Amino acid sequence: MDINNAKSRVEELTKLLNYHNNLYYNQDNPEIGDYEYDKLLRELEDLEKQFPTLLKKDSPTQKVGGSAGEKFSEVTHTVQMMSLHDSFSHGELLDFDRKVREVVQNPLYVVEPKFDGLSVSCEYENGVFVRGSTRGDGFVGEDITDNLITIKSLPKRLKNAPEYLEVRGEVYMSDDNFLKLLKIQEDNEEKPFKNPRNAAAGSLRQKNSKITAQRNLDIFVFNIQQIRGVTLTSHKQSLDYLTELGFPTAPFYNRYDNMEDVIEEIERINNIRGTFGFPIDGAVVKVDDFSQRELLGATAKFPKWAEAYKYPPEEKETKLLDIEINVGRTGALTPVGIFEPVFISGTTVSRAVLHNEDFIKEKDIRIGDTVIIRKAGEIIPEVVSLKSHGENTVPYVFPTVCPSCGSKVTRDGEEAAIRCTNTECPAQLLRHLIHFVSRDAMDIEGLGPAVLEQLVNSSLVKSPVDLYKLTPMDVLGLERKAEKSALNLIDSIEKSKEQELYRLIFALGIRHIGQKAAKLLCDNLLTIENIMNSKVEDYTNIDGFGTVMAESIVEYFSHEESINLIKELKECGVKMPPVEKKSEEGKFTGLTFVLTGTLPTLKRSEASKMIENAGGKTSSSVSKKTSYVVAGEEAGSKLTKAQNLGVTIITEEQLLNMLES
Ligand SMILES: NC(=O)c1ccc[n+]([C@@H]2O[C@H](COP(=O)([O-])OP(=O)(O)OC[C@H]3O[C@@H](n4cnc5c(N)ncnc54)[C@H](O)[C@@H]3O)[C@@H](O)[C@H]2O)c1
Ligand SMILES: [Zn+2]
Repeated sequence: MDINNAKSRVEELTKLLNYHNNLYYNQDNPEIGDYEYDKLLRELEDLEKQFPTLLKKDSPTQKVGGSAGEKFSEVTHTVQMMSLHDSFSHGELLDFDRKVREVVQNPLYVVEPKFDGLSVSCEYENGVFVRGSTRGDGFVGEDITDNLITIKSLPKRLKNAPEYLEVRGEVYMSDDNFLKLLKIQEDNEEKPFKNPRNAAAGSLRQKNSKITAQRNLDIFVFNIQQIRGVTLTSHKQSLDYLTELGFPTAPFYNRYDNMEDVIEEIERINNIRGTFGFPIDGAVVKVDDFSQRELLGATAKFPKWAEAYKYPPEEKETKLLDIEINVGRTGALTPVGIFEPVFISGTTVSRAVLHNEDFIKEKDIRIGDTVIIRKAGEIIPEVVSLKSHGENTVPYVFPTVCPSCGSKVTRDGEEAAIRCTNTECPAQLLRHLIHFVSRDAMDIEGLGPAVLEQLVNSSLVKSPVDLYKLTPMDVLGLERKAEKSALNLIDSIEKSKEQELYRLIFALGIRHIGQKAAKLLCDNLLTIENIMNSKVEDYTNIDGFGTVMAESIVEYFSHEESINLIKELKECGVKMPPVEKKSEEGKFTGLTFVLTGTLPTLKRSEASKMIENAGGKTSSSVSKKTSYVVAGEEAGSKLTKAQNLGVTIITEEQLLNMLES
């Protein structure tokens, strides 16, 4: 490659990497896999090495992580939180070993799993947890103390603690908790997180620590950044010490005196990585001895005494035996591949999503073919590609009728999904009923999927209204229903008539209206009549309500069936109680504040808390709906925007006066 070609490729890669960095670090919503990303970064690194004049100071190869956002106040790290250099092959590990041995003699290496989550620092004064922060760009991170407090596995008080201690750890979401969260997001029709690492990052960087608490995050602590009062000389010793203090540390960290054993250990971890229950994306090799580390030093971005080894996503070949079509609540037909069972990333897999018709067509995947599957984000199995066609296989033809009810299916313009158009489709009805009675919706106990299926199959229930017409005799007629449980069931159906209005709105299963949106609707519009009869603008005026949601709700209530459903539910005694405007109004109820710049005395988190305690809301962006912008020193674009929009701008002092008056 000549320098001109190299230059344009460097520019291209820089743009691309910055684009993916933003999606990954600031929006917790990556478009490509980490392994793919790492490869792009490596390509840039190699070009910069080959053509040193092309290396720019702000190249993605020179920077760590994201930037501290505006949501939290800043924490300056006394000890820089560095990144790690990556290896992708055994040869590169041998290079690392060689470079280490050029500087120090007889190094011992510790090998540990590389947890895939979010890097944090936690500080303890006399054994008390006082502050926690994100890595940010390595120098300045975000204060997330309140959110870290919600993590049960992080000790808040240490016994026999040193005077001062700063540890570094990785906050992660366990496989189990990730799968639970996906289920909840699916029920609420929220956009699901792509993998456990994004779920952990998105959960930890929440303004409201109550949300963080619900996400059940965990932590592994893997390093001592600073310590006063105790002297340690090696990594292994410090991990043992951290374990003794009560920190969750890696379940194994072994020490070796040669690279061959290190590589063997790395491969051992790779082979069993799916069985851990927590996500990892590699292994880390570290020089054990602290005085040797000092001799080795660091670059601007990473220490020279450690090396990460990144595992490629595990892929396996298997035979596609069949394609099943599932019909969802909104009628979407989803193809699911059935395979000869294979063991991959720790579990045996025999089903995987095939996404949609286009996917199957593009890859020309046919029943009887050999395909390659992997676990996306190491958890959910998916088909990556076709390996080879089987003998006499024929292209797969997507059904033109619903496999459940036989009605015609349609595909709307751009949409990839194919839907069953029959509003009374039993498969859709069943999914719909399961949602209607679920815990976050009408919460009808004892009405599980199996019972609902029988009710649907016996035509006793054709819509949610029919649930309220069931008699004990109807229920007793079902398989395996004892008298007592039949009565209990009727009783809990009866009780659900009193449920709060937002539960009913959520239960209706309107597209894009999750539980949170349902609550917003009720808190702002108060009655079912208002909710049914408002215009798009009325909905979009609600803070937190977007156009897509507004249009979806208008669409829903434009159908006669929807109006009849509400009417009939009412006739059956479902109360739909109007929401009462909260009587204990705070001084700031109904007001929205935006904080910007550095305030003279208060941290932003403190100011937000004061506003919220007085019933006000805080938002991170200025709009016409903003009541006040509280501006401190070095306020930037938000201040300009407020001035342009004519939003009232106040100082911290004025804010405090308003609170006191
Ligand atoms: N998919 C995308 O679009 C995209 C975009 C940007 C970054 N990324 C990913 O983000 C990561 C970027 O980089 P990074 O700078 O954080 O590097 P990194 O994640 O590869 O390595 C450094 C991190 O490893 C963590 N770690 C976990 N276990 C550890 C252990 N036992 N010892 C030491 N450290 C441990 C530390 O918290 C440290 O911050 C890469 O995995 C990259 O693929 C992906
Ligand atoms: Zn159907």
